[in-house]
Order: sequence, then structure tokens, then C-alpha cells
Amino acid sequence: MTSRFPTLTLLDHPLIQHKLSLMRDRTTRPVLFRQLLREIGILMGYELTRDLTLKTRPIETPMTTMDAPFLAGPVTLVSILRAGLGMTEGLRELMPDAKEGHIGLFRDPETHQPREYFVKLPADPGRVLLVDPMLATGGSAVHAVEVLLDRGIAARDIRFLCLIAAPEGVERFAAACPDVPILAAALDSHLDENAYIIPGLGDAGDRLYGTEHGKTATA
Ligand SMILES: O=P(O)(O)OC[C@H]1O[C@H](OP(=O)(O)OP(=O)(O)O)[C@H](O)[C@@H]1O
Ligand SMILES: O=c1cc[nH]c(=O)[nH]1
Ligand SMILES: [Mg+2]
Repeated sequence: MTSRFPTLTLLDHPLIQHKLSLMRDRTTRPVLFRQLLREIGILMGYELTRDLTLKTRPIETPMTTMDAPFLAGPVTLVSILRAGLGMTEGLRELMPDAKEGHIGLFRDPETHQPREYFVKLPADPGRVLLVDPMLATGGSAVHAVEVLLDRGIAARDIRFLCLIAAPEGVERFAAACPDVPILAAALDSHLDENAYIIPGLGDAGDRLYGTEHGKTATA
């Protein structure tokens, strides 16, 4: 489904919407939250991969020979840590041969700016599916795309997959990365004063891993 933003496509399949509502519910515990995010990753991945290119090669079926279509080039799943990992699980089930990359970012609680702590990307990534469930201010997603562009990956080869997008984040992302399509399950209302998405689902990373919101363990 198209949206009021030209680069944003909303995937409004009833199963995706149902599972997202379960995820939003504050009483949903991490084990179910993780399972739902993985399942939504599979359902959204089906649409996300619709424009992958195919190349035929000859095979023999039990009956005859044929030129059969196979995926043409490499696909790389890039998770923005931590929360992206949960969504990538579903995509990995769809594409077990995909390469994987990781971009570690956390949002500074005061400034809301992304802080980078880890980057590992494969060579020759082909089509890059950048994954993070939450697009709030857009700072993290824009930073991650900049990391990919700095490594020589073309914007036309990148797709950004998220679960919930805020209008503020879509606007910022579209302005900074006009050639990178965004696929989301929902476009929510707005950000609150702490730059959290309303109605949203809270802090995706904390809900996935059962960490306490805003606190980091010390040694
Ligand atoms: O659009 P933004 O305003 O940049 O916010 C979105 C980012 O915030 C969350 O990560 P967080 O910083 O909480 O890290 P975590 O995944 O480790 O919890 C989320 O997973 C995004 O990466
Ligand atoms: O609502 C939000 C905003 C940023 N990060 C999250 O996990 N949730
Ligand atoms: Mg978090």
C-alpha cells in the first residue's frame, strides 16, 4: 500500500497487523515479542524481496531439462543492533544463503543522536536489506545508510525495512536518502518529548531482550 510519503510503502497484510498489535500490547513478554517479530520478518520479507532479480540456469527435473530461475546475485541482511537482530531472524529463514552485516548503534538518551559502536559488513554485498524495527527521529537509519554508502554500496541497492515508522523519521530519512525505499508495517502518529514513537511499542531492544528501559548493566 502506498502512503502519503512517496518513498514509504506500508505492508498492511492482516496477519502483519494482527501480530504487530500483539507486539504493541505492554503485557506481551519477551519470548512472545521475539517470536512475533521473527514471524513479521518472514511476512514482510516476502514483499521486501519482490524485486530481486532472477537468472535462469539449466537443471534436470525427474521429467526433462529446463532453464530454471534462481536468485541472480548476493543478498545481504544488515541488522542495526540490537533490535534489528530480532527482525532479521525471520528474513534469514527466507534467505538462508544471505550474507549478513551488523551496524551497532544506540541512541543517546539526552541528545537522541545515534552513537556507533560496531560495524562489520561483508564484501560484495549485492542487494542490501537494512533492518531496524523502529524509525523514530530517523537518526539511526540515516546514519546506517551513510555507513553503507561510505563502503561504496549504491543507494539503489539498499532497502530499509522497519516495523513502525514515525512521520518525523520518514521525512528525515526521505530527505537524506531519497533513493532508498522504506517498507514499514505501520505509520504511527508522532514522537513524544523523549523521541519515542506514539502509540508505538516502547523500546524495541529492551522488550526483545528484557533489559530495563534506559539502563545499562555495569560490570
Ligand atoms: O530513529 P531513531 O530516533 O534513531 O530511533 C530508532 C533507534 O532506536 C532504537 O535503538 P536503541 O538506540 O534503543 O538501541 P537498541 O536497539 O540497542 O535498544 C531502534 O531500534 C532504532 O535503532
Ligand atoms: O519508540 C521508540 C523510539 C526509539 N527506539 C525504540 O525502540 N522505540
Ligand atoms: Mg533500544
